[in-house]
Formats: sequence, structure tokens, C-alpha cells
Amino acid sequence: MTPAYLLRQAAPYRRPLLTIAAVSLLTSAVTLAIPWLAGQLLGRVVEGSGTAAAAGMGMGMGMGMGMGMILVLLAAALVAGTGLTIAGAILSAATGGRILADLRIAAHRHILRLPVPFHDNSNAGELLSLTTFEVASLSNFLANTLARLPAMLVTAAGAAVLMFRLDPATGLVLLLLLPLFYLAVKLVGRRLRQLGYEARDAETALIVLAEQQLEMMMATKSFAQEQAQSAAFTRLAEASRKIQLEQERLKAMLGPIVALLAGFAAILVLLLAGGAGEEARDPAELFSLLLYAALLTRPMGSLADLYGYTQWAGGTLARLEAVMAEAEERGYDDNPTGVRRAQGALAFEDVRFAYPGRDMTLDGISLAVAPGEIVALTGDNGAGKSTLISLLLRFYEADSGRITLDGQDISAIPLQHLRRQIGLVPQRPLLFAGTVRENIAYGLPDASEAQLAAAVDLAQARALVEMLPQGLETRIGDHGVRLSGGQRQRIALARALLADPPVLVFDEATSMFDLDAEAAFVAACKQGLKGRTVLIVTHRPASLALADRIVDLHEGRIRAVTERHPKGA
Ligand SMILES: Nc1ncnc2c1ncn2[C@@H]1O[C@H](COP(=O)(O)OP(=O)(O)OP(=O)(O)O)[C@@H](O)[C@H]1O
Repeated sequence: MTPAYLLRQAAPYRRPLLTIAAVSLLTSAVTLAIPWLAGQLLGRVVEGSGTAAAAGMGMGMGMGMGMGMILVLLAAALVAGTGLTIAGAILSAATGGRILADLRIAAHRHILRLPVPFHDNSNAGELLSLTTFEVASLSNFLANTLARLPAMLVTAAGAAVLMFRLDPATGLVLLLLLPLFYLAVKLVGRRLRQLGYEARDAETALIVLAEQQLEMMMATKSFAQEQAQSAAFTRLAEASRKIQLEQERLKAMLGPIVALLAGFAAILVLLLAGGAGEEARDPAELFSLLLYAALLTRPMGSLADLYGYTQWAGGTLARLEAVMAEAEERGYDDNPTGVRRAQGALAFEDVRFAYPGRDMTLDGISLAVAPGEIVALTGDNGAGKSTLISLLLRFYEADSGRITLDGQDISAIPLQHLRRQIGLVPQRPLLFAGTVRENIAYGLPDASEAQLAAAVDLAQARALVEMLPQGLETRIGDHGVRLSGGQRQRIALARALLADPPVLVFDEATSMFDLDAEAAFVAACKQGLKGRTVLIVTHRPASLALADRIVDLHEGRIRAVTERHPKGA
């Protein structure tokens, strides 16, 4: 983490952060006044009311001040201190909340726009942990700790200076003690930082594992791996607990130990200031001195905490900075309205592509598809069919060659404009735990009933919807668990058909359909998809029968092309 990055993150909140700093500075001014006023009060109590013995602080303010006045001032200081503390806490919470929400929204928005290769190589659980608990602790740090630093420093410095003025010998003792405090804080702070890193990593590992285990639930059950998975989770949960316990132990010790040191310092102060045969000490002064010594201990403890937190926040900031520095997908258009409907002519021109660190997956693919043509892509597992589709949608960028839509290089078309021309039904239907209607309308949330009905009919999903207990309003569970494989495919198909895009891409979209349903789909497509350009990745004869041309891929090259219905026939 660079300080510049931290400052950039804090910049939009300059005003509320400065307000918090101002309120806490005022709080510390009031806090500093209280021991002095309390000392004055004690002086009056000891010496009898209103005799105005020399306060001896060299400030002259207490001179001649009546006891009533002191009482009023003390009460006012206590009330003001309370009010300011409450205001500071509320302000900090509000600002912390704002920073948290903004950071989360920005990080999440950015993650949504990061390219597919980034997501291929990152862990969903880690991104989840970054945008949830890590960002939360960062906002807490900025609003609660960093903003209060000036006040902490001022309180500590103010108390030290006032003590020095009350009694130079005490000041000297303090000066001698300071390196000791510093050392304690530094030593404990360093360990706290390390523990902070470890605690964060342990929590992240726990989230990653929990997410993965929930995803793998059925595999866990079918292979009877509950105990092993539970043991794995237990190990991580225990590791996290131990780290946090050590953290808390250190934190629990730090404050009281610093206070103990301060306690000894106070005794020393008493001995030094109170006697050694010199003239008798004014009890008021002595009392103030003691209170200031006590005041010093709190900021010292907080500074130690702050040190640990800063290191911790640094780790989170570094991770956030790394994710935010990743380049977004090229060609984002923030307002993709007025997308002109394409004719649907596709051309792959000598396209080559290799996944990072892998052999060539597509090795010179050239293929032209006329508007309205239906082309089937077939070939062995791993031949590169899905990869070709991924390049068309610009999930990945070709290494060489180019792909055009209506003659225009797709890399020059704004990303959303391109993707909205293409209806993709992926190999694995991606459904979420909403209703059937919400799932179908995912790509076109304001679709009309008529549009919805047409898409349901074409996807052969009418009988399915009618058989479900609440029809379109039936909830289908995580990933559509309450549906069969073929039923899920029908919902995914209806989703792609709903927007009626000029280009449709079916990647094994009917692989789980029964034979009758597939035949019905093929027949419906022949009618319903007229004029649409369709790419079908398939091994199934019925789907192949739909095609005008069959392109057979083998090891990233086109092995054979079979014309089934000559164009224009
Ligand atoms: N995200 C990825 N990162 C690295 N390699 C990948 C990735 N996706 C696919 N591959 C590899 O690229 C090759 C082509 O995969 P692709 O999914 O395009 O094949 P396919 O022809 O669609 O196969 P199938 O018929 O099995 O669906 C395979 O060897 C695969 O291992």
C-alpha cells in the first residue's frame, strides 16, 4: 500500500473526516481542562471555600475564581465532553458506513467489469471476502482510528506539556519513560500486525472453503465425504480462532501494561513532586498532576492499537489496490441504449488463440456465416468449439486474425452492443434462486407477457411451466436445483430467445432434451428462427439436422465442412 493510495481513498471523505478530527480535538481540549478544573476544585475544598490560594500552574486562570464558578465550569466541561464524545461516535459511524458502502460498491462494480481471464484465475471466495469483511474493517479503520489520531496525539502531548509546566521534574521523568512506552508499543504492535495478516488470511480461507463446500454439496453427499469436509472446515475454523485468541490476548495485555507503567510513573511523580524536603506541594496541583498522568496512559494504549490497525488496513488496502488496478474489459459503454440491430453476418478470418500457458486451441479458423444461416459446429471434446464461441462474445481476445459482425471488426464494437446482438445458451445453464419468470427475464427484465410466452413456447418450456406448482412464479432454488437437467436447459433457452437477438448461439443447449422434445425444438426453430443467424455446438443428430452447414473441428482446425441445405435453397 502506498500512502498516496490511502490518501486517494480518503480524499472524497475529507470533509466528514476533518469534522471528526475537529470534534475529537475539541473533545481532547475539554478532556485536558477537566483535570485542571478538578484540581482547582480540590484546592478550594481543602483550603476552605473561595480563598483562592495560588493555583500555582503559572497560568493565572484559577486565581480568584470562586468555587461556584469552578463548579459551573467543571460541570460544563463534563457535559460538553459527553456531548462531543457522543457526536464524535455518531459522526464516525456515519462516515464509516458511507466509506464502507462506497468502497464495496466501487469494488463490486469493478469486479463485474473485469475480463473473463481475470475471473478464470481468481477465487470467488477471496473476492467475496474482500468486498465484505475486509472492506468493512478498512472503513472502520479510516473513520474510527485514523480520524481520531490527531486528538489522541493532542491529548497525549497536551497532558505532557501541562505536566511539564506544573512540575519540570515530572516532565523529565516522563521524557525518560517515553522510550519505554515506545518500545512496548512497537514490539506488541509488530506482533499485532503479523497476527492481523494471519487472522485475515485465516478468515478468507474459511470463506473460500465454505463457499466451495456448499457448491459441492451433492458430491459431498454422494461420495459420503461429510466427515472429511467437516474436519477440513473444523481445522480452518480452529486455526482462525487461535489466531484471534492470540490477537485478543495481546490487545488485552497491552492497555493494562501501559497503564501499569503509567501507574508507576504516577507514584514517581508523587514522590518527586510531593516532597524531598522542599516547600510543601499544593494539593490541587498534585491532584491535577495525577489526573494528567492518568490521561496520558489512554492515548498511549490507543496509539499502540492504531499501530496494529494501520498495518492490518495496509494489507487490505494492498489487496484492494491490486484488484482495482486490474484493467476492465475493453470497450465498455456505460449507457448501451439505441443498439442498432445487426443483420447477423459473421466471419472468422484466420483466427488463432491459445489460453495463457496452453497449446494453441484455435489454429487458423476461417469461417463465414451468412445472415439467417444455421451452422452446426461439431467435433471431439476439447476441439475448441466453445472457445470459438467465447471469442465471438469477446470473453477472450483472439491472438491473431479477426472476427467480424456485419463486416465490422468485433473489437471495434462497444462490448454491450456486441453482446446484446448475441443470445448465448451456454453448455451449463446458469440459473439463480429466483422464480422461473425472473430467470427467463434475466437479460430483458421489462419483457412483456407476450414476449415471455413466445420464448417459453419456442424453448419447448410450455408444458414445464404449466406443470410447476406456481407456474412462472415457481421458485427454482440455487442454480435451479429444483428442476431436472433438461428443464434447466429449457429455462436457459427461453432466456436467450426472449430478447430475440439477430444471432443465437446454442452450446450443447439441448444435450439433455429427450428425443421428442429435441425434435419438437428443431421443428419449432425452423419456423421461429427464420432470419436469425444460428451457431449450434452439438453432437446430437437432431440438432445437426437443423443446420444448413456442419463444420467439423479437430484440434483447433476445421477438418471438414458439410453443406446440407445449399444457401438460398
Ligand atoms: N478457461 C480456460 N483456460 C485454459 N484452458 C481452457 C479454458 N477453457 C478451455 N480450455 C482448454 O481449451 C481446449 C478447448 O476447449 P473447448 O471448451 O473450446 O472445447 P470444446 O470443443 O467445446 O469441447 P467439448 O465438446 O468437450 O465441450 C481444451 O483443451 C480445454 O482444456
